[in-house]
Amino acid sequence: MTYDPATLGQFTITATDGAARRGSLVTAHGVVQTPIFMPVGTQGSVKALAPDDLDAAGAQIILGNTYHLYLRPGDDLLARKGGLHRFASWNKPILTDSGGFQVFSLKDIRKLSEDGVEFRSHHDGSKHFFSPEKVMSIQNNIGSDIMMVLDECVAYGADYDYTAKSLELTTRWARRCRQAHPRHKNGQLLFGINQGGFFKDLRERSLAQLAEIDFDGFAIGGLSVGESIPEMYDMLHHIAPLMPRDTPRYLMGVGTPLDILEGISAGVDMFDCVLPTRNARNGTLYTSQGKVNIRRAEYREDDSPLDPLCPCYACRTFSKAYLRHLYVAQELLSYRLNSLHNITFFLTLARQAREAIEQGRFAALKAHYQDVFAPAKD
Ligand SMILES: CNc1nc2c(CC[C@H]3O[C@@H](OC)[C@H](OC)[C@@H]3O)c3nc(N)[nH]c(=O)c3cc2[nH]1
Ligand SMILES: [Zn+2]
Repeated sequence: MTYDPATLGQFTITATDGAARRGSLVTAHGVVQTPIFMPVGTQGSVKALAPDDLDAAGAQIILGNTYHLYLRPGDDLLARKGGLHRFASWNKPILTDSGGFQVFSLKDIRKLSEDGVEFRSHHDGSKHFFSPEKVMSIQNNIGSDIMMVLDECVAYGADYDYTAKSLELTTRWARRCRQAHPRHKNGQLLFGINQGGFFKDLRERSLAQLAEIDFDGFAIGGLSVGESIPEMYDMLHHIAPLMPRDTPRYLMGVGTPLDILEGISAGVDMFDCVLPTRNARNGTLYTSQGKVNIRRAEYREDDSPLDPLCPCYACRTFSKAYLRHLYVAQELLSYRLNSLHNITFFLTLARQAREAIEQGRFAALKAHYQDVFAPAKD
């Protein structure tokens, strides 16, 4: 890849509308327009979709996951194959999460220490150890454009003392990650991850500590971990405006269309979530008229497209009746068409948000979708 070291990592805000920001981030594999939705490709593929589908849907950047790729196919193999971009034939930006979340969700099979975390593979039970340095070297081998530090995502409901201790460890790990990955080495950016659970003072402490380290961006971790929507929004609106203004803000693992619009209104720039592809596989489709459960009998003879306003191949080519048939018949094509549509919907939502911020009408866009996705009035 060829990039200009002078502009690498540059984040430029070109418009604002309230706290919402319209910007762009320079990475080694291209410029990312924000606010942005990032399709999740945990094992190096966005499930059921190929790079040309993602291109057609307007994807600018996808996610990979250190934990999964380290276990299979192995970061050493990826290095031998020239990195994940070449291996997966995806020549646009990739962000890799550190695996912190995965390892900490493997509750009973992991041991935490100052040096890192020991865990057992969910494939074969073999023992492994992630230190901050190890996680940096894995992401170097993957070759992602944006790397995440190793952090502890504390469980929802963790008490104050545990959360306070944990954020200090996460900060010490963040410093070690920075030490292990010199600024922009191999053209790879590095983001810090804010923790502190649902305690506002601890969130501010974590942020103050991380802001002293030279990161290219900052993520909000530890949300969307089982808390209620009001709890998530309350913390989001508290911490996002306190994050550095001139670097990207990334809300990890979030979320529904309304969560993403809420995050943008709080000043967040980047989002990732498995919802579009995961819900595609269970027939829950997001459309400009609201959610559609394609398996419902009412669509059995429905000749209309899934979403008349959607430009995707599924909506241009097939009827609801056919999409419902594929789902009920458990045809593999159902996964592909439903995933293509849902990913297109989330990417279109992000594009509409970018345009609305440029034109000073973001609040109206958010209100419109709050109507579209309002819980069904029974
Ligand atoms: C869903 N809610 C949620 N996701 C979260 C993720 C990404 C999960 C990662 O797992 C894979 O998706 C399942 C993705 O990996 C590509 C994603 O990045 C987090 N990652 C880190 N490092 N720290 C966190 O505090 C954290 C919190 C989350 N909350
Ligand atoms: Zn569509």
